[in-house]
Amino acid sequence: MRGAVFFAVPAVLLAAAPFGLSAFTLAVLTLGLTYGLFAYGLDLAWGRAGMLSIGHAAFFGLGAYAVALAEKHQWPLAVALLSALVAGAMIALVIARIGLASAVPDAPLILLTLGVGLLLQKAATSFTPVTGGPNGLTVSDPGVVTTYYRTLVVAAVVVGLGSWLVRSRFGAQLIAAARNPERAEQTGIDTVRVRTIAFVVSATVSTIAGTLYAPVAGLVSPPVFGLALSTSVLVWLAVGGRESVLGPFLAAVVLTAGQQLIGSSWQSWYLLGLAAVFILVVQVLPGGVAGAVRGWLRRGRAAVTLPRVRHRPRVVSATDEPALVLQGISKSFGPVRVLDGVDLTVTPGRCVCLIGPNGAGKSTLLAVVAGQLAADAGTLRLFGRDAAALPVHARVRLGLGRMFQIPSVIAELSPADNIRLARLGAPAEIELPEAYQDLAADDNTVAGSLALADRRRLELAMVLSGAPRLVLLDEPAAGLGPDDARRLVSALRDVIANTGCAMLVVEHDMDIVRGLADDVAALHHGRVIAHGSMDEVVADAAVRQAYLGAS
Ligand SMILES: Nc1ncnc2c1ncn2[C@@H]1O[C@H](COP(=O)(O)OP(=O)(O)OP(=O)(O)O)[C@@H](O)[C@H]1O
Repeated sequence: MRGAVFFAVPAVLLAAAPFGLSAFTLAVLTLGLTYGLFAYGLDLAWGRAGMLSIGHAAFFGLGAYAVALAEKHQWPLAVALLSALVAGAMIALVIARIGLASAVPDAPLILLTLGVGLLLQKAATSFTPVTGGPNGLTVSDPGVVTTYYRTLVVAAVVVGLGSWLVRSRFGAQLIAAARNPERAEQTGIDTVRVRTIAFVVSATVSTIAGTLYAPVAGLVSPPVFGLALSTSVLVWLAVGGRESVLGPFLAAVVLTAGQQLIGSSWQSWYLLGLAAVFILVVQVLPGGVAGAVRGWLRRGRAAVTLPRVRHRPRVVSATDEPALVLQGISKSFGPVRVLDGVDLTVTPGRCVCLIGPNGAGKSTLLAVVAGQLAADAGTLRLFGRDAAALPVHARVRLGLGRMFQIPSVIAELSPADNIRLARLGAPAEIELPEAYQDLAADDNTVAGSLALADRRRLELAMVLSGAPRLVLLDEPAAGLGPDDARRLVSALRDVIANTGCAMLVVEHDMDIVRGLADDVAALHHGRVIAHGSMDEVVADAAVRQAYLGAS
């Protein structure tokens, strides 16, 4: 209801604007709206997908030039617009793919977006017969009121579609993928795909904004691709606030009006003032104006909420095969062979604890099973399927769940939203054990503020909510007091008894191992040197030699 009022008031004011504003003011408002749509487009990349682009004017410029070129050369407008949209989307696709392939996507994203913008600016400057060179091309305006309403309607439709997208299942996946790709992959989300789509949509919206800009500006010249516009839109978005609709529009309109009214005669003072506002906002209101308002409205609660979307179970085929079969798994880091031909089988309903001295290769083995590291040699089968080449999220969709040594949850969401996220694509709706139900009902705190033991409980609740058939746990009791550790062991045994899922647990604490393990496998120098019951493994001479230091 409150959201509807939030949007209804500006919608009515905007619809009535031509009746109360002078032609000049209306033109400034129209320009502000095109810039607002541009900032809204950038928000899909920077705000929603966490992909910083400092050359987004490349896409805006493509749209503007499409309109100008069509008019100058009398090309069919629809073909020109479609070409610009397809070109922008293809460029964005390539940039996103290259950026997200890097362990630190920000650096390649910044360089590539910047590079493409400069390249297009150079092209627009050089091909004078086609583009008009440095002077650019003029674009006719059908009249200030017509242009205003056209801009308003297109912006409203684009924002409507964008809002639908961010409230959909895709939007929920994007929230997780942008904030914690590691945990998002562990809930079965293909984070590269989701963020790539967001970046392409962002570029498309910015291209559309550029097509609206051309008749408003009346002239399209090479700086439309330039760094000045790209940084301006970053400032509008930072000031207005990311992950918001009104914030970027409001900031773009106000700052564009400021630029038009003050900037022309007081250019350097205006720029100085803008820089001061930007620094102030970054320091004092890191979420921008919209972030500050949201924080005030949701005092104490998570500022980000997961859209409510229906649970759509994925189909997992039943099998009698073991949950996990490893044969001859090897992995080296440079010259160091960390895993050296590991053979291991984990069957449903059993918990295998992996023990071994520090540096034996236990965590590396879990990372290979989870898909975070690729083995150099050997076979890896999950539930009967060759899974060696599958990415993390695909293994999760087969039924793998994972807890990390340092609990990994979506810190900005409430505990309940974290669990809702984990349930989104689970093959079955799981009733969480009693001990976890408080978290599933907790919408009033932020997961990042939970104590370590509660974050660990939340992570386990998320893993269980995915209805896994094999759970990997890396030192699940690390950092827990004896009572919490006992509760954890009993909860894990209950899960195995109730769901029949298998577990592979790395653990140093022998009391925990005794309470948890059906079988124990001892790893030493990357090889399984003993596998059997706890008593058998502890009594094994090689294990005592390697692990316990006894003769
Ligand atoms: N990414 C990496 N690059 C280079 N070496 C690595 C990498 N990851 C692990 N290692 C090395 O591989 C060896 C095995 O590490 P791993 O963390 O798997 O052992 P672990 O048995 O889990 O040890 P711990 O019980 O101390 O956690 C160590 O010598 C470690 O330094």
